[in-house]
Amino acid sequence: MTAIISIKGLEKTYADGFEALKGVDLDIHEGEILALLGPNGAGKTTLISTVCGLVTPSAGQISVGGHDIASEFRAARSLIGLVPQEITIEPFEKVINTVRFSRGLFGKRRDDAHIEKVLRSLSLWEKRNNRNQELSGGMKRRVLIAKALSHEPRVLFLDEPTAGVDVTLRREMWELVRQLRADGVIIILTTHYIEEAEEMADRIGVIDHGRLLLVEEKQKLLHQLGRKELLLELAEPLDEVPGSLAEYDLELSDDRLHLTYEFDAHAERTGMTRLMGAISEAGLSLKDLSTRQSSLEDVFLKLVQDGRATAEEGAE
Ligand SMILES: Nc1ncnc2c1ncn2[C@@H]1O[C@H](COP(=O)(O)OP(=O)(O)OP(=O)(O)O)[C@@H](O)[C@H]1O
Repeated sequence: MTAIISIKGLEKTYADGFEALKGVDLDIHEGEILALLGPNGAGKTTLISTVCGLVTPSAGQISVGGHDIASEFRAARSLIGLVPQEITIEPFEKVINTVRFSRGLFGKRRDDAHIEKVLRSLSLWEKRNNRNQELSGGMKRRVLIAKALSHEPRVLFLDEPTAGVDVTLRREMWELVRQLRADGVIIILTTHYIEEAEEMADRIGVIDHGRLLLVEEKQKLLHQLGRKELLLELAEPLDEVPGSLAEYDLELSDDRLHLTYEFDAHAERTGMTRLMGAISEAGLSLKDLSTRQSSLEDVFLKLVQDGRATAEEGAE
């Protein structure tokens, strides 16, 4: 797959000595929606800002469409649209002028047909002659997107597009992002909503403490997540798992009243029926049983915890 954006060994240490990015390598491909998932302060905005040339990296290389962001800034930047997290639009300006002006900033000639197309696709055409301050919060966010699309970028960065947005608007935003992708725009969005990454992304990158802990196809990730757990509640506490059940790799809880069996929900045979037979043969009686499927949230939390543990070990 062709990489439209290539990031290698990216580091950022701010003036106060804080290391916000600690060596990030990432390729972003044609036609994809990549979600960068990470907790507050993980480095998501810093990463986006360096790619957009708003923050100067301390080390590493970034190229966009084959143009180096440092030595060929204009060419690289013209391929990118950025929708910032905070609403930054001139309150007294008319919507249409705001968007036209953004296009002009990129040195593109006036193109009313394109501006109309963008405003219509964002359901802002009716409001084009309103001043920005007369718009609702959701509409203001859409003006930010219109600005970012005004110069026909190939890649659109959306920094937490749905932070603080209600459920309906969030769904609308997801629909819009899908539409943009269908129009051929490559999308990179940051979010701390796991649901958003799960809903939208083709690939998911997990970032924490300035490190990219994982980048994976969402489907693959969800497949790996297809691990299910069968939780067996015992009628009597058990001292240890009987040897006859060794092959099932059961985990006994600290209260000795629960056994956990992990299996692949996608597998043809889960081994559950055999396990139940073996349990009864071993003379164990069960009070209850339930199953539980690991979610993206479990994986995310585990990755972040493991990542932090590794970083701490490294620091010792
Ligand atoms: N100009 C700056 N000077 C010093 N530290 C900074 C600066 N900008 C950001 N940081 C620090 O870098 C870290 C990463 O910040 P960043 O905004 O990239 O995180 P984020 O993942 O986007 O977080 P959020 O989800 O809260 O927006 C934070 O600890 C932040 O305080």
